[in-house]
Amino acid sequence: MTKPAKAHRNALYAAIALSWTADRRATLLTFVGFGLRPALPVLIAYLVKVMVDAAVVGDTDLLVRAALGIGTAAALSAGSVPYAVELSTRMIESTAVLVDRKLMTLTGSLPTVQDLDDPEVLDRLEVLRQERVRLSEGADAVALVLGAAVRAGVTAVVLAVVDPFLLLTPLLAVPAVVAASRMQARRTAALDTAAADARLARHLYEVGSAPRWSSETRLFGLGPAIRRRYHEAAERADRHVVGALGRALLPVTAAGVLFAAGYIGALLLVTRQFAAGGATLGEVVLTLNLVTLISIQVGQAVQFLAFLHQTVDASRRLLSLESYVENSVARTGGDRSAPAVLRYGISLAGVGLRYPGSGRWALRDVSLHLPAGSVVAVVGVNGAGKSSLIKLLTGLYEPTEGTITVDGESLTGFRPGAWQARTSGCFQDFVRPEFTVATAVGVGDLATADDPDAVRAAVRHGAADGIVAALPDGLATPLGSSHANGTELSGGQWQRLALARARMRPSPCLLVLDEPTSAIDPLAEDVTLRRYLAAARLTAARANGVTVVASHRLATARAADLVIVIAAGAVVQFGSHQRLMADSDGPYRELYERQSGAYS
Ligand SMILES: Nc1ncnc2c1ncn2[C@@H]1O[C@H](COP(=O)(O)OP(=O)(O)OP(=O)(O)O)[C@@H](O)[C@H]1O
Repeated sequence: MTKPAKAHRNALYAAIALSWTADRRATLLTFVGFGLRPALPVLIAYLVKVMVDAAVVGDTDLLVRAALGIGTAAALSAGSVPYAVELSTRMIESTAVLVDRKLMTLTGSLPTVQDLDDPEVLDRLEVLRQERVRLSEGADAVALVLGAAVRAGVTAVVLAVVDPFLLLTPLLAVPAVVAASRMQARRTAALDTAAADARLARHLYEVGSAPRWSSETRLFGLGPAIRRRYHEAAERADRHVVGALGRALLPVTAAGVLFAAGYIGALLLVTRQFAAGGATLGEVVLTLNLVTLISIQVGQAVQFLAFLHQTVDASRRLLSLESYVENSVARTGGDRSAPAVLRYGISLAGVGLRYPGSGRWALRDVSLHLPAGSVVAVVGVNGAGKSSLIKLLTGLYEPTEGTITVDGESLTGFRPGAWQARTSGCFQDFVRPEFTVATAVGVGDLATADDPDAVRAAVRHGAADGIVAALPDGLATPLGSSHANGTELSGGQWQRLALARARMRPSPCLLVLDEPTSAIDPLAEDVTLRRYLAAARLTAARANGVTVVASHRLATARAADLVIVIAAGAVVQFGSHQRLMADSDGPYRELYERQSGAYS
């Protein structure tokens, strides 16, 4: 078997396996129902022939039996429809849930967050997101095509009984089916070309419709401009697909004309045979019925095959994403455990980072040693590279060049997820999980998430106790509009919960805080951060961990043991606050004095 054919077959099996895993009973019954039911109209057409011939020769007994047969087949065909539809709906719905879970698992299994910044990976995910309904309907499509094949086979047998020459009629449908299949192949290729525009259109749709954007979009009167841009992006994406389909229209039309000619030919053939006495009236009626059925069947077969083609394509994309994730995991993961306690610290040697798809270095030539047990502040202007450094330290991003070592062991040598399990933190774009307060904080450490004492301690350390005390049900208060009685929090309140969440892990080797007080009011900011860092030092002492905090507030830097000053992706100063202040021409001192002046 050739490679593409094998890949095609694997994708087909994988699509069926999805529904089989999701709901075996519904999948099996859908196959039986959709696979066999289509034979019934052919059986009815044959029994009509028997009835007509029995009427012509006056065989009442046969006529009655044929009529009873028609009634039974018609009742079976019509009566089974609601069951068949219900079963296939059930199968599709449970497969959809499985597909969503699979996509979530795959995205979550990517060993680095970097992959999710890669436009190529994002395009793949976008097409899969668009086509994921096809995956849910995979077994349904296969069952429909199977039914169409069963019906074609039975029709061919019956036609051959009347006149073998009539077998040409179903064969004339082959070009139509091939042309439709080519058209689908073009659609598949066009989806890849259209992915970037489709992604932009989806982003604009979110900006134009999500409640969290609505204040700004309304204030600036952006609605019409966003809608226009959305329309343009969606139209560009659509144009790729429509253009590809348009080019396939000619062969599809030619194949349709060929089939129509054959259809007329078959009717003329059997009518002439009847006139010459070579066929019974029942056979003429049967041929008329069957040829009409075939024309409907060809339309359906083309539709079902298109459906199957889209399913196989979506399944192929899913398999390819699965192997991409597998390869990434195999490539990145080592087999060593991360340390429980730091001895020496974290070192960076010649580290550089270039984001996927970007020609610019976000960080370059960074060589530093962060001693175990230290609190390190990272300062610099917007876009200097502070968050990039933090992302690298967590191992969620891999350096493009250079190495990061923990107690002398390279980060890439740890088992996937091992270093992250020894890390905690609060990021700039912290999550706002709409759970109860206890769960929203507790998920910072799944091992102790259900321990109310651990959650309460984290809330206290995150300086969120005042917020929680003011909520109607304290820690049990559901958060956000996903709940009927959910409480909405302000940005600063959410950030304090994020800080509390970062305190759930009892003894991380690395605690990262990226602008941890950006949404907190200036009066509370300093107090919150100092209290937080003091508490962090205590927990850090258990594992001799490093705390890294990126902040624009240089008062934070003063409280740290070491300060990293970054400018345009390079470390321009590194040392204690006192040492950096002693350098009267250094950028840190200038920054510090300008900020002190601005705040006073
Ligand atoms: N996901 C990304 N893809 C491509 N480039 C990025 C990405 N994130 C950041 N950059 C680029 O990397 C550089 C450093 O960004 P970074 O977020 O590290 O700066 P920062 O010092 O944390 O800034 P801020 O103070 O504004 O948070 C910037 O030039 C930015 O444009």
